[in-house]
Amino acid sequence: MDSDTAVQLLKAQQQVWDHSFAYVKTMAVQFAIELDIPSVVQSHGKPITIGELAAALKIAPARAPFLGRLMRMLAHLGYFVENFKDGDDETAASYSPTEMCGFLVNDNPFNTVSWLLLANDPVLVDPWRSLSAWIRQPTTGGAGEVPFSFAHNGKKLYEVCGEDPRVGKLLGEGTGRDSWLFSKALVAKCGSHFQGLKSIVDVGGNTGTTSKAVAEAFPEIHCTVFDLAQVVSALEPTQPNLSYVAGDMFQKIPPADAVFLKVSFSESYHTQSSHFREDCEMLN
Ligand SMILES: C[S@@+](CC[C@H](N)C(=O)[O-])C[C@H]1O[C@@H](n2cnc3c(N)ncnc32)[C@H](O)[C@@H]1O
Repeated sequence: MDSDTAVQLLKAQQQVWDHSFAYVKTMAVQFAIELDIPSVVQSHGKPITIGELAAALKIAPARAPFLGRLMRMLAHLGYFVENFKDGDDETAASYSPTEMCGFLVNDNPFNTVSWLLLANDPVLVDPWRSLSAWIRQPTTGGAGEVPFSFAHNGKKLYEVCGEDPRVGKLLGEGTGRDSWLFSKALVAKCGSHFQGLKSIVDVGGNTGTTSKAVAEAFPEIHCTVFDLAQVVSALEPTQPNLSYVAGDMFQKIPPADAVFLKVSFSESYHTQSSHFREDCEMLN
């Protein structure tokens, strides 16, 4: 093999290794959440050393160097800024939170903790692990039409949520917190879309985080949150121009001047800009 080919192959091999261990990034973030590292770093008020962090997390000093390596990885991923001088011992590094860190702090109304825990939960990972078995099915249609239901005895995501409150809670919290931040941007940036409307129906509106923000910003618009009975039947409206209606969107939706349909996609499905554009879409 000539040297150019060898170098080229080594570069390609590096990509394959990156893909093979892609889960390490996610697991490092999960580790940070489970130990509550983001909250501790954020509330410290100044850069925190590994020794201080280990003490706050009640991790034995003997294990602090391992914590240091994970913190370095989390800094590399963008959750912390690492303050480290060449020649320093690993444990001498200190860490400050970045903007991304705030998304892992439970007290923040827009945190993505539930999403991350759900994304790594067997309930969502199992369908990915059974993709090859799913594609080898000889026929289409039926209970195993999509990988999720194939891996869950024919059940859809929202059926699993109805049966398993833990999964329903993670999904509800995840979408609610995502909507909290989204609704701030929606009201601030897309207000003109709402001009002239007297009513909207928020289809699949979950617990109504987005509709509450719209109802508050536009008191002249009546907002109806429409979702499955298991999600909305126990909810009470918090504003006079807000109501909850239970039903199945594939059967019938309440009439309104405009239908609002917000669906969240991760960047792996769409670019950020198209995410925002599609999220803002109003179906008149
Ligand atoms: C991904 S969540 C999106 C929630 C919210 N629109 C948001 O973006 O934050 C999808 C919502 O659709 C609801 N849903 C699923 N199937 C539905 C159906 N057949 N009819 C009405 N709502 C449904 C779920 O209960 C859930 O609240």
